[in-house]
Amino acid sequence: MNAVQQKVAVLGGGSFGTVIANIMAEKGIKVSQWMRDSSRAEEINQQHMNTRYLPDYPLSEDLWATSDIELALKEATLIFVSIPSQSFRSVVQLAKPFLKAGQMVISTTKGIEGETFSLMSEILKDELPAAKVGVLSGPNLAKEVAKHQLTATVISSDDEALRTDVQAALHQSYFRVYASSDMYGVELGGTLKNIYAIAAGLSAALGMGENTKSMLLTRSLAEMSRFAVSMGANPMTFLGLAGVGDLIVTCMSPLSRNYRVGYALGSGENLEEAVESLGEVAEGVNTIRIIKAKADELEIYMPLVSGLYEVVFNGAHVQEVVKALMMNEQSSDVEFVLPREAN
Ligand SMILES: NC(=O)c1ccc[n+]([C@@H]2O[C@H](COP(=O)([O-])OP(=O)(O)OC[C@H]3O[C@@H](n4cnc5c(N)ncnc54)[C@H](O)[C@@H]3O)[C@@H](O)[C@H]2O)c1
Ligand SMILES: O=P(O)(O)OC[C@H](O)CO
Repeated sequence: MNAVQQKVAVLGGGSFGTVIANIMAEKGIKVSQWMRDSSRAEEINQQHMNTRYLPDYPLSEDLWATSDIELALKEATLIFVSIPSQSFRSVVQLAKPFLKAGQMVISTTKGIEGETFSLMSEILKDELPAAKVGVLSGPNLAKEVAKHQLTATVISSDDEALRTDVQAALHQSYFRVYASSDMYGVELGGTLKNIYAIAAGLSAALGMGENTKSMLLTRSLAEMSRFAVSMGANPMTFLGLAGVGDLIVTCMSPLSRNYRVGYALGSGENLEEAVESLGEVAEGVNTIRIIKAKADELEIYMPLVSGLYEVVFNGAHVQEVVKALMMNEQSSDVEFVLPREAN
């Protein structure tokens, strides 16, 4: 089907759901965006604005929003789910009665379900066994996309038709969509980088230098790819937009909510205050806890996650944790070249 003939539904009324829906509405695709708040849907339909999440950005007059999920999903062939990980499964369950076999369902969510250690693609496969599943992830700060800053993302799926349909639906003069078949790696890249963005925000607030930032970013990449490879991902994925690309943007931009939580912690706020003052979802906070538990269980070496966990949840002093990290045993730079055990 030609991209403009598609009917697309986006589930989620937050910043990312809105920009994704808006990209497609701007190019003439019929899009319905579902959100639970009917007054916000009305605001999008009447004022063409989402003032709660994207206050400064006018939206396409062709973007249509509704709080009726059945209506939103009617005749949709492509469905994007842009709901924080903690509510992702419940929203998919709400949508389930209105979905048909063979529909393409794509997660844009960068988090893990704690109780089951499921990534969002796994929840989709679990809840919708007859759907074709994909994951959209990359360096995509919603506010920059809304501003039409030149941006690239990754669509990952085993299903080639899904990849090409999503590329066709989202491609714009300011938005490029690259393809991948390593769904697990792409999804883990987007999820894990949130942890290191908190560490980067914290180190920025403490005035750490450029050498330090570079070390932190590169060792974060080493740690996240080590974890992902242990879970079955392809290490090469971490060289792409969904790996190092997303790590860079999230660790360097104050537009990142995870970075902002880290910055607030480094400025003396406690976790509760930092999350409260943000007022939006910062997936990394829960992800630290979930990954720490999994790394302990599988004995995966993750010193940055362990150190950050101590600072964020156990009130450890950052300087003490940093000192311990620096005094750790010497190690290999790129362990896919020189294995850590061989050093
Ligand atoms: N904002 C970005 O720059 C960006 C970019 C790429 C990916 N993401 C990812 O997209 C996901 C969503 O993020 P966001 O930025 O849109 O979040 P957000 O905080 O801006 O909005 C979350 C939305 O989800 C809705 N929601 C929460 N629980 C719900 C429930 N039970 N039922 C119905 N709606 C519910 C909220 O009402 C809100 O509209 C996150 O996993 C995030 O990591 C965000
Ligand atoms: O605002 P954050 O920290 O959730 O990051 C947003 C996107 O994931 C950046 O790609």
